[in-house]
Amino acid sequence: MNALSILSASELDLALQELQGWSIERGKLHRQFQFSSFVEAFGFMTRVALVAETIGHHPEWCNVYNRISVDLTTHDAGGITMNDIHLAHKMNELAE
Ligand SMILES: C[C@H](O)[C@H](O)[C@H]1CNC2=NC(N)=NC(=O)C2=N1
Repeated sequence: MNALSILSASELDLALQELQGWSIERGKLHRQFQFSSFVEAFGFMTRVALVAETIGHHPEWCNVYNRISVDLTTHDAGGITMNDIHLAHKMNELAE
């Protein structure tokens, strides 16, 4: 499985089992995060941005006050790939 090949339904199911809080919504890997304040939420986004930049993979996300809604997909491949799974795991680590 290449990092940029779209995951099959069964590969996606398997990956989701290990990925706390994430689901598939409208064909994208989706999770909502909630923090104790806007500053906590924005700090998280800043840490994720540095990781995203180093791996060349950027989230679609929206922040309102202390909440962040994230959708991950690989535009270059036209679907969900291991790059999305990888970034989702990183985001879970950074949200702890
Ligand atoms: C050239 C550049 O690395 C690519 O366009 C990267 C940038 N960030 C990206 N981010 C996401 N989420 N999907 C991509 O396919 C993607 N491609």
